[in-house]
Amino acid sequence: MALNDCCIWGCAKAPQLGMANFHPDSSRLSVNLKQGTEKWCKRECCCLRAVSGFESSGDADRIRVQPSVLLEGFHKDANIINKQLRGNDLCSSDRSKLRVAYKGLPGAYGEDAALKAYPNCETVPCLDFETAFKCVESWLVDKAVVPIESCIAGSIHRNYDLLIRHNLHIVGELHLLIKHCLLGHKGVRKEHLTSVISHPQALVQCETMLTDLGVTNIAVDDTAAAARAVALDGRRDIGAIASSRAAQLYGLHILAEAIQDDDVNVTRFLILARDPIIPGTDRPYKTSIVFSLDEDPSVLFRALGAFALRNINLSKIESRPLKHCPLSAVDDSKEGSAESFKYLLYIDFEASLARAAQK
Ligand SMILES: O=C(O)C(=O)C[C@]1(C(=O)O)C=C[C@@H](O)C=C1
Repeated sequence: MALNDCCIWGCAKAPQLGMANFHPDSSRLSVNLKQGTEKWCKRECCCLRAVSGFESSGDADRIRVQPSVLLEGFHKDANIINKQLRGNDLCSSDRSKLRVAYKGLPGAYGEDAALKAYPNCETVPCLDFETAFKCVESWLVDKAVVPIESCIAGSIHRNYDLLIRHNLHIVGELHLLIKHCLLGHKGVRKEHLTSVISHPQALVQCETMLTDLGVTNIAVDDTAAAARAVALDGRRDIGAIASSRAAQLYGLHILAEAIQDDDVNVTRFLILARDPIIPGTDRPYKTSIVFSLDEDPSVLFRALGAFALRNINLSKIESRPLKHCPLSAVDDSKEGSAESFKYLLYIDFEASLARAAQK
């Protein structure tokens, strides 16, 4: 793996701490920290993100670091986030504020969603969605805000799978209008670009413009990471798709605005918490359930009919593979059987569980 020019990032208050280079031959990492951050880094674990010049995915947890190196280790687990949060504390985090985890760097849409849901909250950036889930479970934060579907690009399957694996409750949802911008260095015109970096969902949402420009698409973990990669790299032929807030945060210029395929580009985010809300009948409620079905020709019809008979609107149906369900051995003569494909059905319906309890 060749991984160079990593950016070291720490807590929200000190997101960018310096640069690092990984030397595959010696498995060593050389680190150049920004002045003033060295002490902080020695005390707290930081996370590494590949921002440019990487050939493989460059996941931080795959880098083996010698113990002698300043930084202690790189894992995607809650302990590290714990340390990051303690880092936040060192940076005078206000403990009276609600803490809300989101995936990505400061300036990602997840952070916009967290601030829309809780305007005075302290937003806590996480390496990935699973870390955001774990942070809530382990009481490191109060809530997590994660995207579940885009009206242009569709469902975010990873979060459907994580909902099943973690013991959290959906306590709310919000719709965020996403206005993507094409970002680049000062003086660059969009016609100068040869590559554009962004989150895969954002690349899909702006497919028409990207095809017209004839650029190479490069996928990274989140839109803010894309903006920061372009800012740090310095190459003038690479652009990023991200928000106008990310442009401001990372000192980039907006080359084009509202570049998504469809003016109406909404992403639905879920708000997750350790405790459920008590459903009432005072206002419209939505309920999410997940189940699997036995094999029977009429079983899906009957399951959905239960809602139709009660005049309950279904707002979303999603199916995901039932993982950890051993695949039946299939010999070639049978060409695969239905047994090999079992599903979980996720249904959102527009009714409160309190209503069911009244019946
Ligand atoms: O990359 C980001 O900024 C995110 O918050 C992630 C994400 C997503 O996962 O769908 C959120 C909203 C946009 O649809 C694009 C990307």
